[in-house]
Order: sequence, then structure tokens, then C-alpha cells
Amino acid sequence: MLTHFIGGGPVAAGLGFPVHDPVTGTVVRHVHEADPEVVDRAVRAAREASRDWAAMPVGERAGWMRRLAEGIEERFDDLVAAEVADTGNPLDQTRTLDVPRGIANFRAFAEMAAQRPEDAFHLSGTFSYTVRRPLGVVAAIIPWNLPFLLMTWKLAPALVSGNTVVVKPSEHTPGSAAIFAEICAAAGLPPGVVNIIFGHGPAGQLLVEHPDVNAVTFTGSTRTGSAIMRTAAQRVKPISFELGGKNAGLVFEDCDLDRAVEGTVRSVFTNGGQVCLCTERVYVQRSIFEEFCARLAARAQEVEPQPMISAAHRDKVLSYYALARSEGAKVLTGGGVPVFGDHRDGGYFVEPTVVAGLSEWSRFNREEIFGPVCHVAPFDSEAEAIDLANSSEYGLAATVWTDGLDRAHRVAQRLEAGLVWINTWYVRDLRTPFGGAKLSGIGREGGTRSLDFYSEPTTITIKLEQPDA
Ligand SMILES: NC(=O)C1=CN([C@@H]2O[C@H](COP(=O)(O)OP(=O)(O)OC[C@H]3O[C@@H](n4cnc5c(N)ncnc54)[C@H](O)[C@@H]3O)[C@@H](O)[C@H]2O)C=CC1
Ligand SMILES: O=C(O)/C=C/C=C(\O)C(=O)O
Repeated sequence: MLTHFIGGGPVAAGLGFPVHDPVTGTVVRHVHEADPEVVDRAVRAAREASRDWAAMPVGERAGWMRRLAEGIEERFDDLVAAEVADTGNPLDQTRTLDVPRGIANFRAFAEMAAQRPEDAFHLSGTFSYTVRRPLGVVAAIIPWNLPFLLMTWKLAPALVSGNTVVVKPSEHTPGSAAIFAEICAAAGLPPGVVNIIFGHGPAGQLLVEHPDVNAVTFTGSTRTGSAIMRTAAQRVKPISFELGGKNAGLVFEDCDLDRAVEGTVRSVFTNGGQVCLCTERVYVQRSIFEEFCARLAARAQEVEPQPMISAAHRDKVLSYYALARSEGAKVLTGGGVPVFGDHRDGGYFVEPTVVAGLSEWSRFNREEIFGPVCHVAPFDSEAEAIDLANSSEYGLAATVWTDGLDRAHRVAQRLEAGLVWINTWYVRDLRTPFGGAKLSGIGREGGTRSLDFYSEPTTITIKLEQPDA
């Protein structure tokens, strides 16, 4: 049974719960569930480690980040195997995206923190400069879709900024976090700097409400973000949220159609649509609408189905397929459950699906589905396309497909989204601000934005003696 990692060692406490393989539906491992005592123990361990870790020069902490990156490299295959077993994500994607990003996250934030200049200002006989102090103990609540990528995306900047951390991975995906605990122990990371507790939502809630937790970083659903915000509000804890999306793709008639179709296939179906950045609403200029739809539907039929994370999530996605039909949609392809005739029939698969014909105000077009599915609709003008894209309560990401340089920039700047990709999708530079507007989140992480969130500035102003004339 997987144990918590507290104060540098394993802690076997709390009841056990099973984790299922999404590909077959069978149990892959059992895990301890954190109870109030475990949560308290983890936060106390983090607090005890906090003073020495915060006092360490940033260059030394950056050295620890590089050692953790090396530890990930050494355990690369184990991490990939654990991640694939828990998530059902494609092996190739896990080898090229999820685990390599863990390495990149630690290396990138080590460099950015070590080289970061501080603010300094000179004003009429005074000199002001800013120093940054860590927040203390940070709670990191992680989802299941890209678990290792997202855990390390939060851990690296929090740690290098001098905070100690208690991580709660998703109940569906504890495996890679448990291996990361072994990596921390093998590297000799000071006990209590990283603590990992397992469990469901209530364990996360206990962590967020713990009086000795100073800040919360969360990626996941808007609904849970809202619950965490209510809890954190009681002690006015800083929060950083990356939440859901209902992302739009805009396909203009002056696009490279091959590139737009392939890019949309990627942006809709990657990871079974279980990435917050995936496109769920595609708007296509009317002159190319029929051709685009036919080509997208044909390509969707070639996409290898991927399991959803759980039976409950599969049922949720299927309920949206049913909803689309009941709302009067035309199903261009998919809409059901694939039959393989092998062990995968016990898993949580759904068919890659494209639908059309629904109103913008249908539930299907308003709510995040988080599956391999999109709705396609025509538009007539650039202004209408922008209005349609912005008509969502979410504002995370958008894609624009056009060969018109002026149009690309004009449209991108008018979209109410934290991230806009032009003629591409999901290209990441870790130095850029990452996050969303409206229901998609609060704040931005990435580069100096992460370092800002995980630290508190103090401005120091000194009166200068005037030099002798
Ligand atoms: N990145 C994203 O945009 C994601 C969106 N989702 C969406 O959310 C839906 C529900 O999936 P869930 O796995 O339930 O996502 P969730 O957002 O509820 O879970 C994410 C994490 O939050 C924890 N958590 C749940 N309730 C909590 C609380 N009250 N306080 C503190 N931590 C809490 C969970 O244990 C997990 O570690 C999915 O169907 C999908 O639509 C899910 C995962 C990621
Ligand atoms: O940082 C990335 O590259 C990806 C982030 C993805 C999410 O935050 C998500 O799917 O929730």
C-alpha cells in the first residue's frame, strides 16, 4: 500500500483506498487516505523545515532543484510506468511530455530564481529596493490529467523561492508522486521540505483549512476551485488557481486548411480531451465550413480512443453525448463507447466525437466536458467569430487559424483568454504567464509570475546623504 511521505520518511496511517487502471478497470494499487492527524503531521513537518530552508541562499536551493531533476532522470522509466498505469495516458505522450516536463520544470525555475534581478529605484534623496521572502508552508492540490507535469510545475517555483510544501495529488493518480517522494529521500533533500499526503477531496480540504498553511496553489475544476476559495477566505490565504476551460478554436477561410484540420485534431483529442487547454468549441468561416467539418470528422475516426480517468468521468462525458442528442445536435462522428473485443472493454473509453447544430446557449456549448469532443459551428465575419469565442464564462485558451498576419494579431488581442495560439496549439515556454481569465482561474503562473506568487515582497527605503557640493 502506498504511504504518505512526511518529514523525509514514509508514514503508513489512515484507511486504504484502491486506484483503478483506466484501460482495464482493474485495481492497480492501494493507497493510504490522509485523516486529520496525518494532515496535521505533514503541515507541522513542513513548518519545522521552513526556517532553515528559507534561510538557505537561493543559489543553494537552485542546486537542490537540479539534483531533483537528476533524480527524475534516474527514475524516468519508473515514473513513466506509474503515470501510465494510473492515468491511462498514452505511453509516448508520457515519455515525451509529462515526465520530461518534470525535469524541465525543476531546471527552468532553478535558473530563473538564481538569475532574477530585484527592483531598485532612486528618487530625490532616497533609494528603495525590494527583497522577497517565502510565504512559508504552501499547499499544492493536484489534478489527475497530467499529474507529474502539474505537481512539479508547482513544486519547483515554490521550493526554489524558499517555501516548504505539502502536496496532495489526485486520489486517481498517486503513483508518480510516491516515486517522487523516493527521489527526494534518495537525494537527501532536508526532511520536511517536501511532504506528500494521499487522499480524496476532504483530505485536500483539511490541508487548505489548516491554520499553519500559508498559501494554496490548485489546478482542477472550477467547482473545486470555488470550494477551496471559500475555505482559504477564512484566513485570507493567497491562492493561485488554474481552472477549467471551454476553449474556442477560430478557423478563418484564409488559413492553411491542412494545418488547421491537423491542429484542431490535436487540440480537441490530445489526452482524450483531458487537458484544460483542449478545444471544445470550433468556429469555422462559412465558406469552408462543410469541407472543414467533413475533414475533421474523417480524421476523428482515425484517432485512437483513450480511456477517461474513471468510470464516473466516462459517465459524465457520455452524459454530454446524450445531452447533445437531446438538445438536437447532429453527430458527425462518434458519440458512443468503442468496442475492442479485448481487455480494454472493461476500461473507461469513449469515442472521439464531433457534433454540430447546437445553439451557443445550449448546456453542451457552455459547460466544460473534459473529453474527446467538440462542437463545430459556422461564422460569417471576424467580429462575429470574436464575439462567439468570448461568449463563454471561461477564458483559458484559444486557437486562431489564419494566414493573415494582421488578422492573426488583431483577433488574438481581442480574445478574452489567458493564452492564444496562432496556427499552433499547446506550445509552452515556461517563462511566459500561464493561466486564465473569468471562471478559468485567478492569477498566472510561469516564469517570474510563479516566483512572485510564491514570495512576499518587502520594499525597503533608505534616506541618502546628499554628496557635498
Ligand atoms: N485542469 C482542469 O481543468 C481539470 C478539470 N477537471 C474537471 O473537473 C471534473 C471533476 O474532476 P475531479 O477529479 O473531481 O476534479 P477536482 O477539481 O475536484 O479535483 C482536483 C483535485 O482537487 C482535490 N479536491 C477535491 N475537492 C477538494 C476540496 N474541497 N478541497 C481541496 N481539494 C479538493 C481532489 O482530490 C484533486 O486532488 C472533471 O470531470 C473535469 O471536468 C478535472 C481535472 C482537471
Ligand atoms: O503547463 C502545461 O504545460 C500544461 C498545463 C495543463 C493544465 O494545467 C491542465 O490540463 O489542467
